[in-house]
Amino acid sequence: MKVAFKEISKQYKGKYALHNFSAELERGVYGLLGTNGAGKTTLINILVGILKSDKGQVLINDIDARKSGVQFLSHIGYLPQFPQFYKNFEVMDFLKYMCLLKEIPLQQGEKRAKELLEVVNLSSAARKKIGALSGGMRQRVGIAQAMLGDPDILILDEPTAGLDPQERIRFRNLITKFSENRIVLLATHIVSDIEFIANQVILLKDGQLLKQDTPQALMESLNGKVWHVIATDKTLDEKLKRLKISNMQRDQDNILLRVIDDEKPDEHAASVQANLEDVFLYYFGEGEQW
Ligand SMILES: Nc1ncnc2c1ncn2[C@@H]1O[C@H](COP(=O)(O)OP(=O)(O)OP(=O)(O)O)[C@@H](O)[C@H]1O
Repeated sequence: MKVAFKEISKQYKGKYALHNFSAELERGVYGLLGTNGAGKTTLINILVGILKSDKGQVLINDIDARKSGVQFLSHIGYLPQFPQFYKNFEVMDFLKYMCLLKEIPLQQGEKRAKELLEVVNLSSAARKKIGALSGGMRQRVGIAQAMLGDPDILILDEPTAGLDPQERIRFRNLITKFSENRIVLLATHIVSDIEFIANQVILLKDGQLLKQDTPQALMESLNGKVWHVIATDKTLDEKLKRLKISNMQRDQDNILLRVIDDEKPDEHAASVQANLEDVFLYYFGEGEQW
């Protein structure tokens, strides 16, 4: 499977939501990372055919997705950012209904639905009404329905919204397993959702592709730009005004600052290894106000 975005642009009222965006996806987990309003949902909506781009093409296995009609949708599983459910549906009935829409033979679909409820830890809720579930449980129903039919391309828009830490971990493991021989595109502004599972990270800023690379390479590109600086209560204000800070930790008398800077920010600053949060702050942070 291969998905290629070719110079996609989309404007709303004269303002670009996406501007000449190009990227290629082959198998693996792709983290689409950007701040609020970066254009992630717009890109996904164009990919799944909900939205038309003003310019550019989406190619799936080198075929224009729009020209291949609804047929290409059989390859796609999709969890929207704000999934809507019929609240009176029981969970299992909803999944069976989704099997019908996806043209999955019912017997096979029901078996898979049961397995998926198990993996998203919702077996005991199979006969509960969706309206009676918590937000995180509903989100997991959404994840299960997206995986029904074992699509070649799984697209998840902010999938961990409302999940507690344990369920986030379960979700990450599930995606890693599922991604074998498939494409998973996961849009988020939460770095930890993708830090450990993405094979590639796509950084999207103001509708434009900033970078596409492995998490490792992105972190290495920040070598010599992440520092530990020690502040005291007296010197803290001055440092907070002057420096781009990704973390602060108090340690008895001192405060350890994690600083992003192209130059050594302080005489005693020590260079440290970057993590993906540092990468995010380096490219997206406008200088925090404290
Ligand atoms: N229907 C619309 N009408 C007008 N402007 C829109 C519309 N949809 C999106 N936009 C604008 O397009 C830009 C990109 O929005 P988009 O929802 O794609 O961003 P996002 O990266 O998904 O953000 P978030 O993380 O907040 O969901 C934003 O400036 C947004 O205000």
